[in-house]
Amino acid sequence: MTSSVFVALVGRPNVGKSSLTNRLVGEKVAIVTQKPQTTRNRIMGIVTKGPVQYVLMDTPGIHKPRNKLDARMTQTASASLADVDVTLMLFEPAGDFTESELTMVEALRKAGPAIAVVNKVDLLSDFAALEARKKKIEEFGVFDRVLALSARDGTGCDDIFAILKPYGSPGPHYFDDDAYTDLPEKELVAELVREKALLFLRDEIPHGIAVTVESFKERPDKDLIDISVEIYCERKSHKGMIIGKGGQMLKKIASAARADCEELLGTKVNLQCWVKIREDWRDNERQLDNLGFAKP
Ligand SMILES: Nc1nc2c(ncn2[C@@H]2O[C@H](COP(=O)(O)OP(=O)(O)OP(=O)(O)O)[C@@H](O)[C@H]2O)c(=O)[nH]1
Repeated sequence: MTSSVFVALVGRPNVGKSSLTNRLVGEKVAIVTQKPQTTRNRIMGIVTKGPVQYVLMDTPGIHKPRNKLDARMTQTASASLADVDVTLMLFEPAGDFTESELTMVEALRKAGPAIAVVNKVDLLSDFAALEARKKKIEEFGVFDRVLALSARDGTGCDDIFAILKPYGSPGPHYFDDDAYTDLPEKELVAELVREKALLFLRDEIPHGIAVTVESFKERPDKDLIDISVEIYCERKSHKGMIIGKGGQMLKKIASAARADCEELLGTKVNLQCWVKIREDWRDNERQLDNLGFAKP
């Protein structure tokens, strides 16, 4: 008999939710950068192992909202808890718990089964420190168990599916058995462009960036897809930085994104990027709607 397990991944910004999603799916479904708040919408990674289908929801990191975009992101993370069979809450291997983390732990106390994951154990050399960390998390009395792993090098990741399996419910699979994400190709492309922009640009601009795919056309006579994307930013000065001297920066972003798109789509890609200004879109409900962010 077939069954499905819906799993939410939650945790503070930068704790490794997207990295773990990609690791478990075995494909790059969520973009990863060193900058917190990279993930904006809920992204589903799908893994089917024989009769069991695992649906992993990578959520935006929880933090205190500073603008309307932040509020929508936090809402997306909390709403995920209500929809799932089990939640994986990720923790850093060391350091104090944040206020937002403690709030999330309290929310889980009411929301249903949860498993804690201490990520980035590759950074720890001290076994005793890891044991102390696990003990502290156990003391919350909320988690069925506390796992320790590294999404980066894969340590401790092999057992996760066996651990998640019992939380599932019998029934048909919700997605094709060979699907690995629910994100349409267009959105994956937009995310890849955003990832490269986050990677190459200075800190002050990236969070004011949004990317949309304006056209996506396969050539009938050739193994080639023409894609045109728009990169939105909030100020004229930012537009200049994204384009760069003589268009160098935009070229760098586009060519790195094109390489990833070709790998994703398995075909040659002609990628055109345009930069546009939409002032203060992160605080404008209509713009957020237009850019596809979930409503609170
Ligand atoms: N050393 C180490 N670094 C990791 C590990 N997992 C993730 N990272 C790094 O931590 C950073 C953040 O990873 P993400 O997967 O984007 O984190 P996230 O929780 O999805 O972040 P948001 O989308 O901002 O909420 C990246 O630089 C990752 O390479 C790990 O197991 N070990």
